[in-house]
Amino acid sequence: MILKDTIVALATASGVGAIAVIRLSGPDAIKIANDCFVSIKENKSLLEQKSHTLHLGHFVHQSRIIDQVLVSVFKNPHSYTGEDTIEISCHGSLYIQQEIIQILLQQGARMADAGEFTLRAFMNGKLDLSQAEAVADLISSDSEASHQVAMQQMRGGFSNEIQLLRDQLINFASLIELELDFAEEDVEFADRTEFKNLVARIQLVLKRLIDSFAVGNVIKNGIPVAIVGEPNVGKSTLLNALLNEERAIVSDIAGTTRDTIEDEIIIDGVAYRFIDTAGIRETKDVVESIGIQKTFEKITQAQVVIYLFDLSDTKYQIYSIKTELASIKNKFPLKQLVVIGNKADTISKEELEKLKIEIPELISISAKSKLGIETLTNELTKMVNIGALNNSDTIVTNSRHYDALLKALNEINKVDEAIINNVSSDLMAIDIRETLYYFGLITGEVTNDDLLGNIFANFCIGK
Ligand SMILES: Nc1nc2c(c(=O)[nH]1)N(C=O)[C@@H](CNc1ccc(C(=O)N[C@@H](CCC(=O)O)C(=O)O)cc1)CN2
Ligand SMILES: Nc1nc2c(ncn2[C@@H]2O[C@H](COP(=O)(O)OP(=O)(O)OP(=O)(O)O)[C@@H](O)[C@H]2O)c(=O)[nH]1
Ligand SMILES: [K+]
Ligand SMILES: [Mg+2]
Repeated sequence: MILKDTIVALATASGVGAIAVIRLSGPDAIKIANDCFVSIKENKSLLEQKSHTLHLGHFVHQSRIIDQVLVSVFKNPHSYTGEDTIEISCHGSLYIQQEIIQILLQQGARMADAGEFTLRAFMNGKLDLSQAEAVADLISSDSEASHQVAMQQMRGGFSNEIQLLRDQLINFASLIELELDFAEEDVEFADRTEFKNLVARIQLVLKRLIDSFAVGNVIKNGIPVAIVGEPNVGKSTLLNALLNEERAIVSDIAGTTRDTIEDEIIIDGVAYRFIDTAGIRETKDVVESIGIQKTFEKITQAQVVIYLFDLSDTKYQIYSIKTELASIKNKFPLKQLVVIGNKADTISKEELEKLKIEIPELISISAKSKLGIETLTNELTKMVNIGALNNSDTIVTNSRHYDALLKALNEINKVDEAIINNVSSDLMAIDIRETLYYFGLITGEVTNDDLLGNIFANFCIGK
């Protein structure tokens, strides 16, 4: 890939703000900026400035002053992209931002593609692929946990772990490949015991990383929690209470919620996605029954199911609640289930105590008066216990990495078998190379334009 052109983009959020930052990167960045820059101090050329310096002046085009600006100079290779980079901090008017970008385009820059600054940083060896991907995760992180995992990955925790294994394995691969050159002499350059230990270590690390994806997924995407139960038990009221806003329509008409409603909140640093569903009952209403169908789909996708019933419902019997709970557990054995009796404001303490003997896991709340909500959220925190996230823990959050790790494990397992069965070096070498290939996919040592295109297309413009 040739990186000869100079790219430009707005680095800050599009819209009006106090200050906006426009970034230029590429061989002509400094010259292009200098052509539009008139320093406050006389005769100061940006071309002659040191890297990491800041300059006050006017952005001028054809003797028209567009704005007073601050310009930062970064000289290659000492910049985020590794190229010459200019940042122009202007006033945050939409007009000014657009004018400056238009003028820079006229002066020979080209509009950057999504993620192109980070792509260049990757191409110039400023960060590896998994670190570049973490930049996108960091920008979209919305909870303490997702922030921490992205930060750890961006700082290279994951890459270092993979890189270390890769280097050790390459070492053995070359020894084993050397044996091929001496095939007739039946020599072993690679100590088989040592090699077996390394393979075992790689298997262990890969398994741990693969297992961490379950947690990683939860951290990145939030934990889906479906709120289910019969019509009118107060599911939508509970959703509103959890979100602390009137998100869903509440009414005393059974069958109010037809389509599922979802929203996210952070509890103790972890994101939860609550899903309010249509109440489950027999119905002839076509729209309602589609909603109920959707409820079952949502239960399938959820990690936690909150089963809600109405404590005030005189017709309910402990027996029927227990039957329904048993049926949910039977249908969805892997889901974590929280049993909630709602409308606790309508029954006496004595009645409630009696009920709790029958259903020991019962949590009673009043969604309408927002009582007991914290007991519920505490229960969720206990359930999903993603453990105290350790700063140094590597957690895989990216399905591309997960995929590559699974394939690497599969290959290294073959190497393991080959050692056990005393398979010839040439065959073993093939499996080792395959393992190395999948390691390389993660860090970006092995790559292709399609892969890069896919990854960076998901970035925002200006990153
Ligand atoms: N204004 C601004 N803020 C920003 C960025 C940026 O590009 N511009 N970043 C972009 O995402 C992040 C910071 N990342 C950066 C990473 C490296 C370098 C850099 O200049 N590195 C040089 C020299 C370091 C030094 O000597 O101090 C280098 O790597 O050689 C700059 C920003 C977040 N904040
Ligand atoms: N007394 C009392 N009433 C409640 C409580 N929670 C909800 N309600 C009432 O119960 C009725 C039904 O509430 P919704 O939240 O619409 O119930 P739902 O389960 O979403 O109902 P559908 O969407 O129709 O399945 C409304 O009139 C609410 O005001 C509560 O804690 N106490
Ligand atoms: K209702
Ligand atoms: Mg509802």
